[in-house]
Amino acid sequence: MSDKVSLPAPREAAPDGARGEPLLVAEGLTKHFPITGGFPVKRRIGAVQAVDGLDLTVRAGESFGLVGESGCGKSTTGRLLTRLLEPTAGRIVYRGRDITHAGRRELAPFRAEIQMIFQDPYASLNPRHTVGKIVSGPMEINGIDPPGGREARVRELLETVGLSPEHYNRFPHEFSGGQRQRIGVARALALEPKLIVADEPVSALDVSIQAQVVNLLRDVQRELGIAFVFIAHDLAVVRHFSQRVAVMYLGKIVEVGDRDDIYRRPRHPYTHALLSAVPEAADLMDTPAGGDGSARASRERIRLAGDVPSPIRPPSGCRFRTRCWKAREECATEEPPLLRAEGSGPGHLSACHFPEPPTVERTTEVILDPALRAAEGHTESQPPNHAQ
Ligand SMILES: Nc1ncnc2c1ncn2[C@@H]1O[C@H](COP(=O)(O)OP(=O)(O)OP(=O)(O)O)[C@@H](O)[C@H]1O
Repeated sequence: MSDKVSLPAPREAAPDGARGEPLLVAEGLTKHFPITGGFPVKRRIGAVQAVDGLDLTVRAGESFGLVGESGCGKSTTGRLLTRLLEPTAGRIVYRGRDITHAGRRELAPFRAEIQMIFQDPYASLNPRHTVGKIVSGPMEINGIDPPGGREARVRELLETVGLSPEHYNRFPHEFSGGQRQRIGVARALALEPKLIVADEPVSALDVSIQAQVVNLLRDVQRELGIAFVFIAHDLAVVRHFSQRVAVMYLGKIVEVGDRDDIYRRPRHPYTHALLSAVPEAADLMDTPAGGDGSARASRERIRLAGDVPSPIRPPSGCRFRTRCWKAREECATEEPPLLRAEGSGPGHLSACHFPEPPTVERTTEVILDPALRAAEGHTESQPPNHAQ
């Protein structure tokens, strides 16, 4: 496999990719999966509130990162944005057109423009089809005949993603995980999309090749001016890819902003906690010692106790409060709106009644997980449940 990525000339200008026109806007986007029970007549007895009132804007040509722990609703959001799932409530506007409930025919003109790359390159490629058939599939479905023919276009796309045009007649099992994901990228590029939603595109890959695929996607995004929604549970991956980042928790966005705001000046305690778990990202935070080696010693560590609560019965008020070391009574009764907190830059919004200071200066260590604390040799019988 060649690592070389040869890209055709950029289709449209995307200077830094971050300040284009709104391409896709989601307002109050909600997906509740019904839970049914009872016998003999099945009735609806509840709902999994996978995504609950999400607002976000993806601009033309930008890379937008969506981050959060497993189960917080990232994949569901990705599938809603690409209209693979029908929203329960809210609106999706793509290039000024409301596509929230658009049917097959109404969606047809946009189907080609919005593509998805899936997490598992093994499951997302049909093992019985050749690479040529897989990559040309979207052109066939949409009746697109590029100049020079589909085969020539597929061979060109294979080169674009760092594979050989000679791979046209091979089958998926003949490729490694990284190569298969490249095939998935070629397929997503086949219709010259304007937006690609990449759902954890590297998390199933060997760590040693994750960077190669991230670099490929970044080149594609920048050179071709394609907007990306890059879904990841790992803040480190998104940091290298996205100009803007949104942090999700239990179906809601709790913080959104430019990369620097999120990584250097996180205002929401949850973002802070996620960042402190990423050594590389934590070094970026504005500690008194700056970003040099001494920052490591003074860096705050936050370990969150337990898992994300059930989305069937999320906590009242702020959904993060049950794991938050700053939680007070108000957090249980009032849901904090997503706002620009005092001291935050433009476009940097957070949903917290008691946001972190705009500069991260604390040097104490907060460990909220009793098991971790014990494992690390602390002897107190009660672990702290608040900042010391
Ligand atoms: N089809 C479905 N029916 C019922 N519940 C679902 C369905 N799809 C997802 N869920 C639930 O919705 C919640 C959010 O799931 P989702 O896959 O969107 O989260 P995620 O953040 O992408 O997690 P992961 O990284 O593990 O995929 C989870 O509790 C999940 O179990």
